[in-house]
Amino acid sequence: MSNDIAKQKAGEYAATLVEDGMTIGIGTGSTVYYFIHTLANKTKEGLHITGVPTSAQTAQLARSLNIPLVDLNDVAQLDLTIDGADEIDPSLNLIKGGGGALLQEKIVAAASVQNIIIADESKLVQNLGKFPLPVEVITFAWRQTQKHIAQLGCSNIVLRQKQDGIFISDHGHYILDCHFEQIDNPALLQQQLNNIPGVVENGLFINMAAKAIVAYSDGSVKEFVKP
Ligand SMILES: O=C[C@H](O)[C@H](O)[C@H](O)COP(=O)(O)O
Repeated sequence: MSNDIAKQKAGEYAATLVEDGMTIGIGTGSTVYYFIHTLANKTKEGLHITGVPTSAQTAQLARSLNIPLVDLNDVAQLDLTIDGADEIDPSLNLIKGGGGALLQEKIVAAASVQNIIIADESKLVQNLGKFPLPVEVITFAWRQTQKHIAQLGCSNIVLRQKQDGIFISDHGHYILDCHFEQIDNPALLQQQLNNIPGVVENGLFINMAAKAIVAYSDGSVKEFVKP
């Protein structure tokens, strides 16, 4: 089974957890893509939900499929958020932001009663850090910010690029992809990063996910609950 079919399985499974009347956070990425399509079919069949998108890309896709969206300022809290991840450790701590949506994703996750992650099995790791940790930074003097991040033990930090220049996040910032290789204390690193002037947010999601739905190459789907 290809990764894409596994992603689709995870996305479809997650859509079965959405109940009528819910306000849900809608994540970003290639796995969530399948969730959004399944959700759109369900709303066409009569399921009533309201969504809060975690990125401009998700907002555009959801709108094109007629999923009703609401501004996060206009709701007290979200019942559930379904989102993807770049790495998932055994405690369900995550690295997110491979698509650059980490800031809005973290705000939406923090507003949500329950966060469920969907992924294919390639995202499961023993230790976070092989996937370069995305850190969203203010564009002003970003090299200074980079220097402070390097002092936390990261010697390989790459300013994210896109085809025609520097990648700019939905909120107008740069992303520094930080190759830590192995993160021994993700909770501490998250705090240290966010204490650096110029850092807007980082892609470590600690104690946020309640459950991960992981699809395997043999076609099975497994739920991991936060220990
Ligand atoms: O910024 C992007 C998000 O954090 C994604 O949820 C994450 O990168 C996983 O994306 P995908 O399902 O495409 O691997």
